Amino acid sequence: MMFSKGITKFIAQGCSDHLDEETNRKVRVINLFALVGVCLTLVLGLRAIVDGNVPLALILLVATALFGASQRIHVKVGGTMGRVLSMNLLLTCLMGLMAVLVVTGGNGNTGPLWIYIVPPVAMFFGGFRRGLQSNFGFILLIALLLFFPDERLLLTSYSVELKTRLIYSFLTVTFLSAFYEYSRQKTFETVQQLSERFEQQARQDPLTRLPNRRGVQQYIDYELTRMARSGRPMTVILADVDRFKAINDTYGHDNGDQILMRIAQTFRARIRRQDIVARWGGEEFLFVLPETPESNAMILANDIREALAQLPVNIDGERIEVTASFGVCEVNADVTLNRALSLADKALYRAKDKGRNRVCAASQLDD
Ligand SMILES: Nc1nc2c(ncn2[C@@H]2O[C@H](COP(=O)(O)OP(=O)(O)OP(=O)(O)O)[C@@H](O)[C@H]2O)c(=O)[nH]1
Repeated sequence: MMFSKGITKFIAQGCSDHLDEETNRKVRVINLFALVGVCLTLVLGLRAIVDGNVPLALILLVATALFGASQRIHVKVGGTMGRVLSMNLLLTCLMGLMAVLVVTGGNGNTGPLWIYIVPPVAMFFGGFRRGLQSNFGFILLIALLLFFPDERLLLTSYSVELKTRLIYSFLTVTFLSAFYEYSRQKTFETVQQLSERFEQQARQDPLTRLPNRRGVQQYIDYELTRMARSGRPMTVILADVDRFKAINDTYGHDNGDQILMRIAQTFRARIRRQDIVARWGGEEFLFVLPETPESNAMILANDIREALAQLPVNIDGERIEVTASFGVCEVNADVTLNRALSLADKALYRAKDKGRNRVCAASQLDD
């Protein structure tokens, strides 16, 4: 239990919530690969010592140190730089070991069989393009070792058939790995684009294209933090279209939708760049005005109200009048956002009570 917990912790070293899923996955594979590399080369290195094969033991123990170092590098250096260094060191170490196996022949001349580990690992660490480059570089080196005149770069001997088949089969595995990596990257990009689109759609009202409640919440959180720093108040305005049920009943739901779209356009056109207007509910809209006291927001709300009342809305050749009522409330050190929303709602219904098509401030509620 303790052991498996330790391994899990080791494999997660360097992962972070700030990194995307793909990068965290790479970090885990670096850790896992380094761990397997250290264990394998250490065991084989110790066995080589016992067998009295000092050169092999030396090579394997140097590899153990390099595998271990590559894991420490990305943890200590961190960032893209640390990860790239680690991956390059791991890959170089792996390729070096494979080249040694080819040169020496390994156990019973079966050493070259291990080179097929290289293509998938190179693709995973380097991605499609760099993976292909690394694999071609590696196979060129192997070809040089194998086909050097009189096998002078080898400590063993292979048949020509084995050498050529080794190169062909390595290239086949490289292309298959490249194809797999390419499809994986494309699928990953598509999934990422789709998830970004869904995320955006989840924050936007499909009819008016304004942010919905969820979308505006993010903006409000940001503005509240800014307000806490600057100490300047912001103001919220709730607007509700007047007698919209009657409009729907008279002109139909589709025309009602068109009118809501026109209203949204009008609202959006009247606010500053730093302000936001969102669809808060059916025919209800929320304006958030950063660094704006209630008095200034009242002026803006009246401006918007007038613009809407004068908006030419024609349905089936008939000009209809669309108005809205507004409730305004300042958010400041004494009034929290939730309190301000509730007061703005009360002010809005005061505006409705007073005959609609008007603006009412929360500060006037006691009047
Ligand atoms: N066409 C359309 N209508 C909607 C939409 N969302 C809400 N509504 C309608 O808006 C109307 C709101 O009606 P009420 O809440 O009774 O208020 P009202 O008729 O606007 O009257 P007051 O608010 O008192 O001025 C309802 O008939 C809803 O069906 C929408 O997306 N499209």
